[in-house]
Amino acid sequence: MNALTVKELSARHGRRLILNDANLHVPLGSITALLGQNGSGKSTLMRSVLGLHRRTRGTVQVLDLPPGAAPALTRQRATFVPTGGAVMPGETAHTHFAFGARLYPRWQSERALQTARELHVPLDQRADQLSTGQRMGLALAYALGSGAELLLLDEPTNGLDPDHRTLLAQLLAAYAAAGNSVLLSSHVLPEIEGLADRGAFLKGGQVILEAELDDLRTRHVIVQAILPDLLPAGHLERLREVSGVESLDVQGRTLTVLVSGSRDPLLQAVTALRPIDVQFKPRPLAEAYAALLGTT
Ligand SMILES: Nc1ncnc2c1ncn2[C@@H]1O[C@H](COP(=O)(O)OP(=O)(O)OP(=O)(O)O)[C@@H](O)[C@H]1O
Repeated sequence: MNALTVKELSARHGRRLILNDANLHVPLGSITALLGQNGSGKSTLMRSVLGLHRRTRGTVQVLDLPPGAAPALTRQRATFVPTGGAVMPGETAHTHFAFGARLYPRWQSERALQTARELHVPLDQRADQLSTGQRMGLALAYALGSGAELLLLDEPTNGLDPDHRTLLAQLLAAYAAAGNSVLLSSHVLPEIEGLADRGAFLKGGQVILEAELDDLRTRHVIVQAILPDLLPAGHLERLREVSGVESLDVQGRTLTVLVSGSRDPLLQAVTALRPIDVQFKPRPLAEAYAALLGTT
Protein backbone atom coordinates (compact mmCIF):
# COMPACT_ATOMS: atom_id res chain seq x y z
CA MET A 1 0.00 0.00 0.00
CA ASN A 2 1.10 3.53 -0.68
CA ALA A 3 0.72 6.40 1.74
CA LEU A 4 -0.26 8.51 -1.25
CA THR A 5 -1.36 7.64 -4.77
CA VAL A 6 -2.13 10.50 -7.13
CA LYS A 7 -3.62 9.57 -10.49
CA GLU A 8 -4.02 11.89 -13.48
CA LEU A 9 -4.32 14.98 -11.33
CA SER A 10 -5.01 18.26 -13.10
CA ALA A 11 -5.34 21.65 -11.43
CA ARG A 12 -5.52 25.23 -12.60
CA HIS A 13 -4.75 28.68 -11.29
CA GLY A 14 -7.31 30.82 -13.07
CA ARG A 15 -7.17 29.75 -16.69
CA ARG A 16 -3.62 28.39 -16.47
CA LEU A 17 -3.27 24.64 -16.32
CA ILE A 18 -0.59 24.01 -13.67
CA LEU A 19 -0.89 20.25 -13.23
CA ASN A 20 -1.72 18.21 -16.28
CA ASP A 21 -2.58 14.56 -15.54
CA ALA A 22 0.15 14.21 -12.93
CA ASN A 23 0.79 10.83 -11.29
CA LEU A 24 2.68 10.44 -8.04
CA HIS A 25 3.28 7.81 -5.37
CA VAL A 26 4.60 8.01 -1.85
CA PRO A 27 5.23 4.46 -0.60
CA LEU A 28 4.60 3.73 3.08
CA GLY A 29 7.66 4.57 5.14
CA SER A 30 9.23 6.65 2.39
CA ILE A 31 10.48 10.22 2.42
CA THR A 32 9.85 11.36 -1.12
CA ALA A 33 11.25 14.66 -2.37
CA LEU A 34 9.10 16.52 -4.87
CA LEU A 35 11.58 18.32 -7.10
CA GLY A 36 10.89 20.99 -9.67
CA GLN A 37 11.77 24.48 -10.73
CA ASN A 38 10.15 27.56 -9.23
CA GLY A 39 6.55 27.73 -10.36
CA SER A 40 6.45 24.10 -11.57
CA GLY A 41 3.45 23.35 -9.33
CA LYS A 42 4.86 21.60 -6.24
CA SER A 43 2.79 23.63 -3.77
CA THR A 44 -0.27 23.37 -5.98
CA LEU A 45 0.12 19.59 -6.04
CA MET A 46 0.45 19.34 -2.26
CA ARG A 47 -2.55 21.59 -1.74
CA SER A 48 -4.62 19.71 -4.31
CA VAL A 49 -3.89 16.41 -2.57
CA LEU A 50 -5.52 17.65 0.64
CA GLY A 51 -8.40 19.46 -1.02
CA LEU A 52 -6.91 22.89 -0.21
CA HIS A 53 -6.82 23.64 -3.93
CA ARG A 54 -9.51 22.52 -6.35
CA ARG A 55 -8.67 19.63 -8.65
CA THR A 56 -10.15 19.77 -12.12
CA ARG A 57 -9.46 16.09 -12.74
CA GLY A 58 -7.88 13.03 -11.20
CA THR A 59 -8.02 10.96 -8.05
CA VAL A 60 -6.06 11.03 -4.83
CA GLN A 61 -5.84 8.16 -2.38
CA VAL A 62 -4.39 8.81 1.06
CA LEU A 63 -3.36 5.73 3.07
CA ASP A 64 -6.25 3.25 3.23
CA LEU A 65 -8.95 5.92 2.88
CA PRO A 66 -11.16 5.59 -0.19
CA PRO A 67 -10.19 7.97 -3.04
CA GLY A 68 -13.23 10.20 -2.52
CA ALA A 69 -12.80 10.51 1.28
CA ALA A 70 -13.97 13.77 2.85
CA PRO A 71 -11.13 16.34 3.09
CA ALA A 72 -11.76 16.71 6.85
CA LEU A 73 -11.21 12.99 7.33
CA THR A 74 -8.12 13.00 5.11
CA ARG A 75 -6.61 15.92 7.03
CA GLN A 76 -6.74 13.92 10.27
CA ARG A 77 -4.39 11.37 8.71
CA ALA A 78 -2.34 13.67 6.47
CA THR A 79 -1.05 17.11 7.43
CA PHE A 80 0.28 19.90 5.22
CA VAL A 81 2.89 22.43 6.32
CA PRO A 82 3.08 25.26 3.76
CA THR A 83 6.18 27.29 2.96
CA GLY A 84 6.93 29.50 5.95
CA GLY A 85 4.81 27.31 8.24
CA ALA A 86 1.27 28.60 8.70
CA VAL A 87 0.56 29.32 12.36
CA MET A 88 -2.15 31.23 14.28
CA PRO A 89 -0.62 34.67 14.81
CA GLY A 90 -2.00 35.56 18.25
CA GLU A 91 -1.49 32.11 19.77
CA THR A 92 1.48 30.63 21.61
CA ALA A 93 2.94 27.15 21.05
CA HIS A 94 1.07 25.98 24.16
CA THR A 95 -2.29 27.19 22.86
CA HIS A 96 -1.54 25.74 19.39
CA PHE A 97 -0.99 22.38 21.03
CA ALA A 98 -4.17 22.66 23.14
CA PHE A 99 -6.05 23.36 19.90
CA GLY A 100 -4.35 20.36 18.21
CA ALA A 101 -5.39 18.10 21.10
CA ARG A 102 -9.05 19.01 20.47
CA LEU A 103 -8.78 18.70 16.68
CA TYR A 104 -6.76 15.52 16.15
CA PRO A 105 -8.00 12.22 17.60
CA ARG A 106 -4.43 10.89 17.67
CA TRP A 107 -2.78 14.05 19.00
CA GLN A 108 0.61 13.34 20.61
CA SER A 109 1.18 16.03 23.16
CA GLU A 110 4.61 14.85 24.27
CA ARG A 111 5.91 14.60 20.71
CA ALA A 112 4.71 18.15 19.89
CA LEU A 113 6.33 19.59 23.03
CA GLN A 114 9.54 17.63 22.61
CA THR A 115 9.89 18.70 18.95
CA ALA A 116 9.21 22.33 19.82
CA ARG A 117 11.82 22.22 22.61
CA GLU A 118 14.38 20.54 20.37
CA LEU A 119 13.81 23.16 17.68
CA HIS A 120 14.14 25.88 20.36
CA VAL A 121 10.67 27.32 19.90
CA PRO A 122 9.73 29.64 22.82
CA LEU A 123 6.56 27.98 24.09
CA ASP A 124 4.91 31.06 25.61
CA GLN A 125 5.60 33.59 22.86
CA ARG A 126 2.89 34.65 20.41
CA ALA A 127 3.44 33.07 16.98
CA ASP A 128 3.48 36.47 15.24
CA GLN A 129 6.43 37.43 17.45
CA LEU A 130 8.48 34.35 16.55
CA SER A 131 11.40 34.45 14.11
CA THR A 132 11.04 32.81 10.69
CA GLY A 133 12.86 29.65 11.82
CA GLN A 134 10.97 29.49 15.12
CA ARG A 135 7.66 29.81 13.26
CA MET A 136 8.65 26.92 11.00
CA GLY A 137 9.72 24.97 14.10
CA LEU A 138 6.30 25.51 15.65
CA ALA A 139 4.51 24.43 12.45
CA LEU A 140 6.67 21.28 12.27
CA ALA A 141 6.11 20.46 15.96
CA TYR A 142 2.36 20.89 15.43
CA ALA A 143 2.44 18.64 12.33
CA LEU A 144 4.44 15.93 14.07
CA GLY A 145 2.18 16.20 17.13
CA SER A 146 -0.96 15.81 15.02
CA GLY A 147 -0.42 12.06 14.83
CA ALA A 148 -0.78 12.22 11.03
CA GLU A 149 0.71 9.26 9.20
CA LEU A 150 1.54 11.31 6.11
CA LEU A 151 3.22 14.71 6.18
CA LEU A 152 3.27 17.06 3.21
CA LEU A 153 6.01 19.59 3.88
CA ASP A 154 6.56 22.50 1.51
CA GLU A 155 10.18 23.65 1.86
CA PRO A 156 10.34 22.63 5.55
CA THR A 157 14.00 23.56 6.02
CA ASN A 158 13.46 27.19 4.93
CA GLY A 159 14.51 29.45 7.75
CA LEU A 160 16.04 26.64 9.85
CA ASP A 161 19.68 27.03 10.87
CA PRO A 162 22.18 24.22 10.08
CA ASP A 163 21.74 22.49 13.49
CA HIS A 164 17.97 22.55 13.20
CA ARG A 165 18.15 21.25 9.61
CA THR A 166 20.19 18.28 10.83
CA LEU A 167 17.73 17.75 13.66
CA LEU A 168 14.76 17.87 11.28
CA ALA A 169 16.42 15.23 9.08
CA GLN A 170 16.78 13.01 12.17
CA LEU A 171 13.18 13.65 13.26
CA LEU A 172 11.82 12.79 9.82
CA ALA A 173 14.00 9.69 9.52
CA ALA A 174 12.66 8.45 12.88
CA TYR A 175 9.10 9.34 11.86
CA ALA A 176 9.46 7.37 8.59
CA ALA A 177 11.21 4.46 10.33
CA ALA A 178 8.07 4.13 12.48
CA GLY A 179 6.09 3.45 9.27
CA ASN A 180 4.96 7.00 8.54
CA SER A 181 5.54 8.75 5.23
CA VAL A 182 6.63 12.17 4.00
CA LEU A 183 6.33 14.15 0.79
CA LEU A 184 8.52 17.23 0.95
CA SER A 185 9.83 19.88 -1.39
CA SER A 186 13.13 21.69 -1.27
CA HIS A 187 15.48 23.40 -3.68
CA VAL A 188 18.55 22.49 -1.66
CA LEU A 189 19.65 19.36 -3.48
CA PRO A 190 22.62 18.30 -1.31
CA GLU A 191 20.27 18.50 1.65
CA ILE A 192 17.67 16.34 -0.11
CA GLU A 193 20.31 13.63 -0.52
CA GLY A 194 20.53 13.32 3.27
CA LEU A 195 16.83 13.74 3.86
CA ALA A 196 14.87 11.76 1.28
CA ASP A 197 15.05 8.25 -0.13
CA ARG A 198 13.03 8.93 -3.29
CA GLY A 199 12.72 11.74 -5.79
CA ALA A 200 9.74 12.75 -7.93
CA PHE A 201 10.61 15.19 -10.71
CA LEU A 202 7.86 17.61 -11.72
CA LYS A 203 8.00 19.32 -15.10
CA GLY A 204 5.41 20.61 -17.54
CA GLY A 205 2.61 19.78 -15.09
CA GLN A 206 3.60 16.11 -14.85
CA VAL A 207 5.85 13.96 -12.71
CA ILE A 208 8.29 12.88 -15.39
CA LEU A 209 10.26 10.48 -13.20
CA GLU A 210 9.92 8.83 -9.80
CA ALA A 211 13.01 7.00 -8.60
CA GLU A 212 14.90 5.84 -5.56
CA LEU A 213 17.72 8.32 -4.97
CA ASP A 214 20.16 5.41 -4.70
CA ASP A 215 19.11 4.22 -8.16
CA LEU A 216 19.54 7.71 -9.56
CA ARG A 217 23.01 7.89 -8.07
CA THR A 218 24.15 4.50 -9.35
CA ARG A 219 22.35 4.53 -12.69
CA HIS A 220 24.94 7.02 -13.83
CA VAL A 221 28.50 6.87 -12.60
CA ILE A 222 31.35 9.25 -13.14
CA VAL A 223 34.57 7.47 -14.01
CA GLN A 224 37.71 9.52 -13.56
CA ALA A 225 41.04 8.18 -14.87
CA ILE A 226 44.51 9.66 -14.59
CA LEU A 227 46.40 8.70 -17.74
CA PRO A 228 50.20 8.27 -17.99
CA ASP A 229 50.34 10.60 -21.01
CA LEU A 230 48.11 12.99 -22.89
CA LEU A 231 45.39 11.16 -24.80
CA PRO A 232 46.69 10.23 -28.28
CA ALA A 233 44.97 11.91 -31.23
CA GLY A 234 41.76 10.20 -32.29
CA HIS A 235 41.27 8.38 -28.96
CA LEU A 236 38.74 10.85 -27.67
CA GLU A 237 36.37 10.14 -30.55
CA ARG A 238 36.83 6.38 -30.08
CA LEU A 239 36.01 6.64 -26.36
CA ARG A 240 32.93 8.70 -27.14
CA GLU A 241 31.56 5.78 -29.16
CA VAL A 242 32.04 3.20 -26.38
CA SER A 243 28.72 1.73 -25.20
CA GLY A 244 27.25 3.55 -22.16
CA VAL A 245 29.34 6.71 -22.51
CA GLU A 246 27.08 9.76 -22.19
CA SER A 247 29.62 12.55 -21.92
CA LEU A 248 33.35 12.88 -21.76
CA ASP A 249 35.85 15.50 -20.75
CA VAL A 250 39.66 15.62 -20.86
CA GLN A 251 41.73 18.10 -18.83
CA GLY A 252 45.45 17.40 -19.33
CA ARG A 253 45.94 13.77 -18.30
CA THR A 254 42.62 13.55 -16.42
CA LEU A 255 39.79 11.84 -18.25
CA THR A 256 36.26 12.21 -16.81
CA VAL A 257 33.44 10.12 -18.28
CA LEU A 258 29.75 9.94 -17.40
CA VAL A 259 28.60 6.41 -18.05
CA SER A 260 25.21 4.71 -17.69
CA GLY A 261 24.39 1.00 -17.58
CA SER A 262 27.31 -1.43 -17.69
CA ARG A 263 30.70 0.14 -17.11
CA ASP A 264 32.61 -2.83 -18.53
CA PRO A 265 33.00 -1.61 -22.13
CA LEU A 266 34.36 1.74 -20.90
CA LEU A 267 36.68 0.08 -18.39
CA GLN A 268 38.13 -2.13 -21.10
CA ALA A 269 38.78 0.91 -23.25
CA VAL A 270 40.30 2.87 -20.37
CA THR A 271 42.43 -0.06 -19.15
CA ALA A 272 44.00 -0.21 -22.62
CA LEU A 273 45.32 3.31 -21.96
CA ARG A 274 47.23 1.99 -18.88
CA PRO A 275 45.82 4.53 -16.40
CA ILE A 276 47.75 5.43 -13.23
CA ASP A 277 44.49 5.66 -11.27
CA VAL A 278 40.77 5.04 -11.90
CA GLN A 279 38.02 6.23 -9.57
CA PHE A 280 34.25 5.83 -9.61
CA LYS A 281 31.94 8.46 -8.20
CA PRO A 282 28.14 8.44 -7.94
CA ARG A 283 26.55 11.26 -9.84
CA PRO A 284 25.33 13.99 -7.46
CA LEU A 285 21.57 14.61 -7.38
CA ALA A 286 22.19 18.11 -8.72
CA GLU A 287 23.41 16.62 -12.00
CA ALA A 288 20.43 14.28 -12.33
CA TYR A 289 18.19 17.27 -11.57
CA ALA A 290 19.88 19.35 -14.26
CA ALA A 291 19.66 16.54 -16.80
CA LEU A 292 15.99 15.84 -16.06
CA LEU A 293 14.62 19.29 -15.45
CA GLY A 294 16.65 21.13 -18.02
CA THR A 295 18.76 23.45 -15.89
CA THR A 296 22.46 23.92 -16.29
N1 LIG B 1 -2.81 32.25 -6.14
C1 LIG B 1 -2.35 32.11 -7.38
N2 LIG B 1 -2.94 32.74 -8.41
C2 LIG B 1 -2.51 32.57 -9.68
N3 LIG B 1 -1.48 31.81 -10.03
C3 LIG B 1 -0.83 31.18 -9.04
C4 LIG B 1 -1.23 31.28 -7.67
N4 LIG B 1 -0.40 30.52 -6.93
C5 LIG B 1 0.48 29.97 -7.78
N5 LIG B 1 0.23 30.37 -9.05
C6 LIG B 1 0.98 29.96 -10.25
O1 LIG B 1 0.93 28.55 -10.33
C7 LIG B 1 2.19 28.03 -10.73
C8 LIG B 1 2.63 26.98 -9.74
O2 LIG B 1 2.87 27.60 -8.48
P1 LIG B 1 3.35 26.76 -7.25
O3 LIG B 1 3.40 27.68 -6.09
O4 LIG B 1 2.55 25.52 -7.14
O5 LIG B 1 4.84 26.36 -7.73
P2 LIG B 1 6.05 25.75 -6.90
O6 LIG B 1 6.61 24.64 -7.72
O7 LIG B 1 5.61 25.41 -5.53
O8 LIG B 1 7.05 26.96 -6.90
P3 LIG B 1 8.24 27.41 -5.90
O9 LIG B 1 9.32 26.39 -6.05
O10 LIG B 1 8.62 28.74 -6.42
O11 LIG B 1 7.66 27.46 -4.52
C9 LIG B 1 3.14 29.21 -10.85
O12 LIG B 1 3.32 29.53 -12.19
C10 LIG B 1 2.43 30.33 -10.13
O13 LIG B 1 2.69 31.56 -10.75
